[in-house]
Amino acid sequence: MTKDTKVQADSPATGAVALADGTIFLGFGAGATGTNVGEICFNTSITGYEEILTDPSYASQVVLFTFPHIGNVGANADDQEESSPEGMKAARGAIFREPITAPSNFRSTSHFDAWMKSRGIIGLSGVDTRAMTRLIREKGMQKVAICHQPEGRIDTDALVAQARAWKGLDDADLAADVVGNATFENNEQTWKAGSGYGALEDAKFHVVVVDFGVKKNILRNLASVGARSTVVNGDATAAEIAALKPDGVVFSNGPGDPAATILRSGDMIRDVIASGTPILGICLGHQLLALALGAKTMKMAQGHHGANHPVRDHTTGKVEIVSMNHGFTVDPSTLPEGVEESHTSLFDGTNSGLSVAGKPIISVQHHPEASPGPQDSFYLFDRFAGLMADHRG
Ligand SMILES: NC(=O)CC[C@H](N)C(=O)O
Repeated sequence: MTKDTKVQADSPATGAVALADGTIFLGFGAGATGTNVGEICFNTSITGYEEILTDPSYASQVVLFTFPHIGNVGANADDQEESSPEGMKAARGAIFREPITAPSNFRSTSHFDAWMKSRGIIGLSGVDTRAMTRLIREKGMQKVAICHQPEGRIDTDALVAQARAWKGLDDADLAADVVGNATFENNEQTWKAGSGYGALEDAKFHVVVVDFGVKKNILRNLASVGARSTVVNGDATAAEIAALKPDGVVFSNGPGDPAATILRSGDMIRDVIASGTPILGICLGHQLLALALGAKTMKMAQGHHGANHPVRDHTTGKVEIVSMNHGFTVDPSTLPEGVEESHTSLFDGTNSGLSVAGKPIISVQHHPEASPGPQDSFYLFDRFAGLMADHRG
């Protein structure tokens, strides 16, 4: 169905998305019924819809898939990226060009439609996703309301009003909402065809992962380079972290505005930096590290959401194709003395990593754990393991 601002009484529409600028797209509802509000972003990945929709970093967002066929590999429990039940509060909506494809894959345990319903994700198909993507490119990521309403007339005015009334992502510390309180451990390694997930037996390192919405594949990649992890809530203090005697500390990915989350985690991060323990920051963790070091972050117009982004690693000069999911970015002009840009996006020159002179600290804006996406950046976990080995001496 096409873009329309008037709903005919006899419209077959069972779903719609209303943008805060007043644009309405009518289509066919899928997944959960009802209405959700969030910020719309487009994701250009051609695989990995389940990992995307279960990445807690997408909390309060509605994901528009530019790839038209979604649902062909169904859904399964292994591909869910959230690490705790709270992480299920990830994406609020998903938009596709075509109706959901029937599952055809040996790993599938449920139909994608039923799976979305079970997680409260509202789906919408039959919309012009190219037009919607162009709109976001022109006007930036916007507040939206998405509805799936099988019966009756859709009140599009009310939807626009709901989109406009939502407070948005700016200044929102959403990381607190998607993380459980319980500390937990991980020894599970990355998935391999034939053998599935291996288990780390003789750990070489112990890493404390500070959880702001951590993706499972970060923990699995750590295990694959010999590091067992203990995952602690983002409210942990530096003393609590030190008491676990870690060889390294990871600040995880997560949703929301880093400038809001730093207000409660800044002291802890600065104390961990001062302790000299090796640090790896990923996405939100990278942004928080930059803020703690004195740099600034800012909102992007359309953000980076996809699995085909080229990034240059300044350490080796090599270009890697990476997975990205961020709507905020570190302003490289604000990096203080001694903090250097280690990686740069080749799409738009934005910052994609930093290192700190004389300290065992690395961090990246992109997702070295992939899930979904290319595995070019797995080397960063080895680099982190190298920092931990050197630090131990
Ligand atoms: N994936 C992430 O950790 C996202 C970080 C942050 N919420 C952003 O959108 O920029």
